[in-house]
Amino acid sequence: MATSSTPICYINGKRKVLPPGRAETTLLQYLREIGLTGTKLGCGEGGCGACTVMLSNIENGQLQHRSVNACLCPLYSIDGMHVVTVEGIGNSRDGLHPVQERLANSHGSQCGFCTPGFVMSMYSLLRSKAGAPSEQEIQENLAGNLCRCTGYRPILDAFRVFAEVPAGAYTEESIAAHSQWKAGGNNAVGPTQPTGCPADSSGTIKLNPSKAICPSTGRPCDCGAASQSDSPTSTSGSSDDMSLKPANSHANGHAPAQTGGHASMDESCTSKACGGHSNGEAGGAAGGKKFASGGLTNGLGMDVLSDSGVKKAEGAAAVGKAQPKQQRWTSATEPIFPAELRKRVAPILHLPGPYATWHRPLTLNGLLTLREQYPEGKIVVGNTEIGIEMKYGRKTYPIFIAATHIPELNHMEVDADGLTVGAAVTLTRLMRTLKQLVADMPKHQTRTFQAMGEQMKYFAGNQIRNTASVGGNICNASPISDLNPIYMSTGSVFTVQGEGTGVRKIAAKDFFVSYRKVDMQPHEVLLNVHIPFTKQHDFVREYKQAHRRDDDIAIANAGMRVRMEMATDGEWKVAEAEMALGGVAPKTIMAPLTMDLLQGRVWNKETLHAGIASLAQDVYINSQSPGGMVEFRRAMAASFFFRFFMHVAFELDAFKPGSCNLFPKNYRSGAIAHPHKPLSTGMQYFSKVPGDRVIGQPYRHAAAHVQVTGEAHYTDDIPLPGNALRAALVYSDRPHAKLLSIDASSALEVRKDPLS
Ligand SMILES: NC(=O)C1=CN([C@@H]2O[C@H](COP(=O)(O)OP(=O)(O)OC[C@H]3O[C@@H](n4cnc5c(N)ncnc54)[C@H](O)[C@@H]3O)[C@@H](O)[C@H]2O)C=CC1
Ligand SMILES: O=c1[nH]c(=O)c2[nH]c(=O)[nH]c2[nH]1
Repeated sequence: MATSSTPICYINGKRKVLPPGRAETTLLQYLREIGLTGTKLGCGEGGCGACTVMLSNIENGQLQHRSVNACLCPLYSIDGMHVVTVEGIGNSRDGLHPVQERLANSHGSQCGFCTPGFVMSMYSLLRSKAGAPSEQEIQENLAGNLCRCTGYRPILDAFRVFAEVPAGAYTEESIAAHSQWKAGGNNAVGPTQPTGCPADSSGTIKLNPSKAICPSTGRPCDCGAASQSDSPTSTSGSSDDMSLKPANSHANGHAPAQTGGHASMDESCTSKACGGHSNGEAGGAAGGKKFASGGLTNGLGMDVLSDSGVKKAEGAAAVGKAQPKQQRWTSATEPIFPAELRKRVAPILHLPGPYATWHRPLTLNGLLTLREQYPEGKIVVGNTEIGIEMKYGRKTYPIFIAATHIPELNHMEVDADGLTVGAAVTLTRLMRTLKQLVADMPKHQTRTFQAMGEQMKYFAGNQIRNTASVGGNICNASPISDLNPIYMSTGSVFTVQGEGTGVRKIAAKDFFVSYRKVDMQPHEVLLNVHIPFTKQHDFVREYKQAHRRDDDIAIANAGMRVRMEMATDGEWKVAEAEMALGGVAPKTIMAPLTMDLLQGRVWNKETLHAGIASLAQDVYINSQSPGGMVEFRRAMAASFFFRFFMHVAFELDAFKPGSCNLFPKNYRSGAIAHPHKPLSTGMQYFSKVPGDRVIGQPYRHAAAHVQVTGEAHYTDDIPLPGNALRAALVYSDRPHAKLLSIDASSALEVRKDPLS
């Protein structure tokens, strides 16, 4: 088996031999060192998405693309991968990528710091999907990207153009409404308001909410008037892995190039559609395969007020000099997956360095031997926890053992009893598998998978789920882990193995010993998790309460399961009950008193009250507990139980109407574990300033094109002068003061190791 001490990767199509001795370095540090400063350091813990890049590699013989947080990605973990950064997809000299162009044209950047991250999240979604994403997917995909000044409305509007549109989005009625309104005239426009929308004289749009309308704006529009996709620039070939499938056409078969049409990344679609949209909806993003940006804009990407082509051109000319040239984008200009990497066989890595050594075994035996040899070694998979410990916990690890390439740890298998998931499987892969099983198998067998799948949408952000592993989440033993309560309440079993001690199987409910301690010896590794199928009348739910729904860590959470059986008297009784609670103790705990209490009881309101009272005994949170919010967390435990109780009651009553009619139907929403989050929409209104002057017109701002490409330089991006170790802006309380001396003593006190 090949062993290598020279890890390689490609970055934006260029081959790189990674520097030696840098096991503790992140991909983000490296990118910025080599001048790719478009990828930003925001939070440094995978929470803000400013450092998003796309990683491509061959997995199980298939090319896969995924967005990741470069701030948590160990440099050597990208051996054999292609990294695409914001600089790799477009720039202001050669032309913006349609994703970049859309964001710029739609006023989707203000300070621009988070912008490259949004671009790369969207770009990765388009490349990773075979067809066009839905609007819902686009919104969910951006949950791991935070923006704190522009606002999400223009960002979501910008990207809607890439969505697949449900058939029927364009109706005769919406077209008629549009014509009617147009005849009446209107002077109010806004970046998200199609100028073709029916509005009254005050600019208020009169909507019939029952009409499905323009996917870009959510408003009636005139797309139906457009004819067909007739892009003169369209091609059908695909030069690389980018052979993405065309999305569904609109109901009437035309291609909504400029509107919130569909636009999978290689679809041709440049015909006139929704031409009445303001705000540069015609940003050319929906060029599909051709990304025919130039064909849709005025060449300056500034087709605001596109109601009249004349106005558009004039406005553009007025401020056009500072704007980038637009090129016609073709899929051939997409960074392709390098042939060398396609053929490459991953080597064992042994990469020593002054501060840390990186090992990457390729077999389970290799992993166990290293684990035995280096008890102080740190097994690493996604690094989404270890990376934070190193950055914010000031931890140092001299030995990393990457468990990413061990076949047994990447394996998933369905047997007669359930699903076995390898410990190195990423959360994204697990989610996909769960979804598939829920779709393919009888409902009563997959209730655990259903509950997990629903919950995992809210497990961190997409970039984290794309790298974080099932095993990392378990071994980390976080008391607010989102998945541990469900493993514990569903009879899941963990398998561990150590050199010389063989294989052990441990029930999930016994695995967590104390705060961040698990029942595993230093020489052991977690191999897999077995999650059993549910049986008839098993009901499973997972609940999570965080400060906000998306991309946030839980304050409290719970996994609950009951198996019900109908007694001869026709009443539903509890045959089995398992409840696990997170965020209420130093580790995830079971609720033994309540579990005992429920056993054999009838599912009625007395049981509900008794259960809530019993949970208060199970959940004892000391008033001094770390994290505080003691009353709130206690109340959450009761609230989860109440919701679960309602869920089960509704399910039982649905199974046999009248058999468990405990709650009015309008309580049903309370029983939903993770209420559906509808698509966000928003509108902005402003008055159009008459005349040809630039001022008062909604042109994209002068820096937008360099922000979306990562070319905008922030203080953090400025290279240090020679011999400088670090520079930072300092405040002076006196203007024009002279720097007389520098007292470096406190800086010199700081730890001397390179990770501090
Ligand atoms: N940064 C963030 O925003 C988020 C971080 N997380 C955390 O990320 C982790 C998810 O996994 P990764 O990134 O892959 O973890 P990781 O590579 O950071 O490892 C986490 C811990 O698990 C251990 N570990 C991992 N796999 C193991 C195995 N097979 N056998 C024995 N020990 C093993 C590691 O040594 C380490 O102590 C979870 O710990 C989770 O709590 C989860 C969500 C969000
Ligand atoms: O199980 C987890 N879920 C999260 O959503 C999350 N976020 C985080 O930082 N750690 C964790 N852990």
